[in-house]
Amino acid sequence: TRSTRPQRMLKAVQKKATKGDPESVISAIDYFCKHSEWAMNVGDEKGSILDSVVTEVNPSTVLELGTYCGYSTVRIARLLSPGTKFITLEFNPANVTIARQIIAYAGLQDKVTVVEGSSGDLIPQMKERFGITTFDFIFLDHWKDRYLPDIKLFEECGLLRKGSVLLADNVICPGAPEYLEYVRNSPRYESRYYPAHLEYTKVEDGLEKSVFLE
Ligand SMILES: Cc1ccc(Cc2cc(O)c(O)c(C(=O)NC/C=C/[C@H]3O[C@@H](n4cnc5c(N)ncnc54)[C@H](O)[C@@H]3O)c2)cc1
Ligand SMILES: [Mg+2]
Repeated sequence: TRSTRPQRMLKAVQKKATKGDPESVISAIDYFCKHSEWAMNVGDEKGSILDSVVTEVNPSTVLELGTYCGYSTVRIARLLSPGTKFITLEFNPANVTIARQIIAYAGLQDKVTVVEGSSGDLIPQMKERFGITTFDFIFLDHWKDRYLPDIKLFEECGLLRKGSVLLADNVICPGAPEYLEYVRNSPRYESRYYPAHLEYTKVEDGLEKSVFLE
């Protein structure tokens, strides 16, 4: 049977990148997406903004929603200090399998735990299963209609602290209008928009950074 796009992306990494070198894995995926097949990785332009926010926050606890193939997982994990707790959630088992192989090829398997399941089920389990009290940094890049219910779940589960930073991909394209309206109008968040483009295209998109205030 025909291979899947994530499988072809993994093959491109194994062919083009250097084992244990995260930069070469990132470049190999960006090359694949620019010259072979577009895929919904955060990409190089928005990825640089992600890098700068992660570096600025220098988090001790990190959560990513929507691992997909692990591109942003590699981008984040390569910047983290030793001892940082990094969890990424992915409910498609086929994507979990590919992501784990791409993360391992980059040599970052000890930096991050890929957990199979849906954010709605797993967020309430963060404390008991992973001993997390609060997250310093959260990257949202899963189904866009889950951004708002999941940020409310973070609040209900007491997983945010004063200064927690949430960074959301695709707030323009595909768009997350209800999420944007919430974080921009809620007195509990300080929000800022980083304009960019939909990965590997000239279509407008951007990232929204929201800091929890209380
Ligand atoms: C109209 C249109 C279409 C597509 C685009 C292009 C475009 C550009 C982008 O950067 C995009 O991020 C997206 C996008 O749709 N991303 C959704 C990403 C899902 C991944 O996350 C997984 N997942 C989804 N919900 C959950 C969940 N609750 N718990 C755990 N994992 C979840 C899925 O299993 C996938 O692995 C699309 C632009 C415009
Ligand atoms: Mg995205």
